[in-house]
Amino acid sequence: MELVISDLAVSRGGLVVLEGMSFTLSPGEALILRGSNGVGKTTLLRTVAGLQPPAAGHVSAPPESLAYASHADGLKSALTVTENLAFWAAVHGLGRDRLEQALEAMDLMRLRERRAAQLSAGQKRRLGLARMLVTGRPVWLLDEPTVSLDQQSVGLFARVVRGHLAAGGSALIATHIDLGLSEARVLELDPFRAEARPSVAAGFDDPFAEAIA
Ligand SMILES: Nc1ncnc2c1ncn2[C@@H]1O[C@H](COP(=O)(O)OP(=O)(O)OP(=O)(O)O)[C@@H](O)[C@H]1O
Repeated sequence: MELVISDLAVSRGGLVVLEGMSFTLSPGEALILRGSNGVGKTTLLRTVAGLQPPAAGHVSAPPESLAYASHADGLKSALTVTENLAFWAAVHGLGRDRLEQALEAMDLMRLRERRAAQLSAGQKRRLGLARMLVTGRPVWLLDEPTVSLDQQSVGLFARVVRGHLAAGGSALIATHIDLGLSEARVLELDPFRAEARPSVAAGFDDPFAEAIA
C-alpha cells in the first residue's frame, strides 16, 4: 500500500508550519522524520493520519491502511496488558495468534496479566507499540516511538519495525534518536521553512489558535 504525499502544507494553531512536502513511502520502506523541536513533525504525522486536514496539497492512502501511534499510548488503564491488546485485535478483526505474537515481540509475556495502570512508563510504551502489531495495518505512523524505552527495548522495537517492513509494511517515524534502522531514508525537516505565517485553513484545529496567532 503506497503512501503518496503531494505538495503538502500542514498547519497548527492556524499557522502553516511546513509546506511544499512531497514524498512517497512504498511497501517495505521506512522514512525517518528529523528536525528540531517545534519544526512540525507531530503536525505532519497528524495530518497524514487524517486527524486534521492539510492546509494545502494531498495525502493519498486508503484510511484503513494507516495506523497511528501518538505520544500518548492510548491504553485502557483498568484493563490488563492482554485485555488491552485483545480489545484492539477485536477492533481490527485479528485473532489470538496475532495477539500472542505482539506480546512476544515487545517482551510483554511476563506482564500479560498486569493492569495497564500498573505498568512503568517504558512498559506502557512497549504495550502502545505492541498495539500496532494487532492493527494488521500496513502503514505505520509513529511519533517519537522510543520515548521512555531503555536500550534493549529500542532494539526490540527496531526488530519489530524491520519485521513489519519485511512483511511488506512501511513506517513513517518521527524520532530524535538513532534507531539503528540503517535501511531507512531520512527526511530532514527544515526549520527555516517552518516560519509561521497564516494558514488558509486558519483556526480549524485548535481553540487557542487566535491567542497564539
Ligand atoms: N496545540 C497547539 N496549538 C497551537 N500551536 C501548536 C500546538 N501544538 C504545537 N503547536 C506549534 O506547532 C508547531 C509544530 O509543532 P509540532 O508538535 O508539530 O513540532 P514537532 O516537530 O513535533 O516538535 P517536537 O520535536 O518538540 O515534538 C510548533 O511551532 C508548536 O509551537
